[in-house]
Amino acid sequence: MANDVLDTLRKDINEIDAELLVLLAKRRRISHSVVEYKISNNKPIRDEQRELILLEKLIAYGKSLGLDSYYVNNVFQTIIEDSVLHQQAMLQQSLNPDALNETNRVAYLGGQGSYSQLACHKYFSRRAGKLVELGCDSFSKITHMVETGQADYGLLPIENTCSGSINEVYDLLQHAQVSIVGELTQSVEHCLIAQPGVELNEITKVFGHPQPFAQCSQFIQTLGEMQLAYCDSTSSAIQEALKTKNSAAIASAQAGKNAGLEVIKSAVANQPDNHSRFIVVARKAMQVSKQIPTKTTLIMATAQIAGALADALMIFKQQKINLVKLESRPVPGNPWEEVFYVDLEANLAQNNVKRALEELKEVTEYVRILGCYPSESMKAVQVINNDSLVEE
Ligand SMILES: C=C(O[C@@H]1C=C(C(=O)O)C=C[C@H]1O)C(=O)O
Repeated sequence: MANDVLDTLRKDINEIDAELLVLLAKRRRISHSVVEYKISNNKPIRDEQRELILLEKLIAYGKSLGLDSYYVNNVFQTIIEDSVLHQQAMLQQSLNPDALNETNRVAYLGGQGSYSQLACHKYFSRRAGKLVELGCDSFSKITHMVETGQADYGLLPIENTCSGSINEVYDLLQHAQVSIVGELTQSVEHCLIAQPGVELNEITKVFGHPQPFAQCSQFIQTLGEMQLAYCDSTSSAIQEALKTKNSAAIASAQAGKNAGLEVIKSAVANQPDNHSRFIVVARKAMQVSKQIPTKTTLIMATAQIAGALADALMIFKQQKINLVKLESRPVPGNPWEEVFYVDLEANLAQNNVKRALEELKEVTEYVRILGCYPSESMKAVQVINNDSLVEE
């Protein structure tokens, strides 16, 4: 194919992509108007029935145009997720006008290229206010910045699909004077990156944060005698890899590219589907609309007697509250004593949740609400079992 033919075809693709963007922006504007209607009419933000009908229709129409169902389904699940999360953010901002800042000063781990920075951009891109980034070198610095008013928000990774709960963050939440006001999930695609042209066999030292090392433990084992150097963030690991040719870092491909590094090996995490869940903390708690799927996180200590934890958990069952995560951590200074962190699908404004908390006080030694916040772990509606998704 002559070059000019390829150029013409690519020009056509560029034009179509630009048109798609114009339409996506138009769809988002309409979705913003829908939220205004939902606010005035007290309707839930998410309408799964409408999503299902929409997806089924689109899949059928896509088929008639020669597009396969999985493709249409994936594209529109992404579009709908964006629409719902934007609506949630708008509703939350209208409900908490005090929290509307001209600037959002956000403390997070690392700097340029850290996964926390990606998560920070993702979360605040949906919110009004100019983002002011405050990169920190430790998790405790992040909560300290929020507690002392040097930052409006802090962003902390709390769990990862490969390495599990991030204990350091859980422990910090025991005493930090902050409230959880949001959450988000960020995909984490670890790569081994180094200076351009360097081959894997030339690398003698790999830099990384302990979390990525844990999430890539199987790949690290294949490196044999390789020297591992722990850094306080992925951004510092990148800085180290920039210093010498024989060094590499575990980071995202994009972060490496921004720093002028190249990917030696991609997809080095233990599981291909690697995601981290982050929490957003602020000094003051926020109100969450009942129109939004909500989570409440609390910390509790039960007596050291048989059945004490079971009694506490039974309350959630009786009040029909879904428990989505239970984590236990030791109490510093009190050997063999544990505190429990509980994530509930619950809003503090609901009467059954208020009742559960009252009853919980009776059967536990200590309870504290860490936060009530909009859930952003959005479960996609399942058209997958529908016949329309099965290709004939
Ligand atoms: C836009 C709406 O809000 C949400 C987003 C949808 C979408 O983007 O298509 C569909 C249903 C709702 O979950 C709506 O209710 O129509």
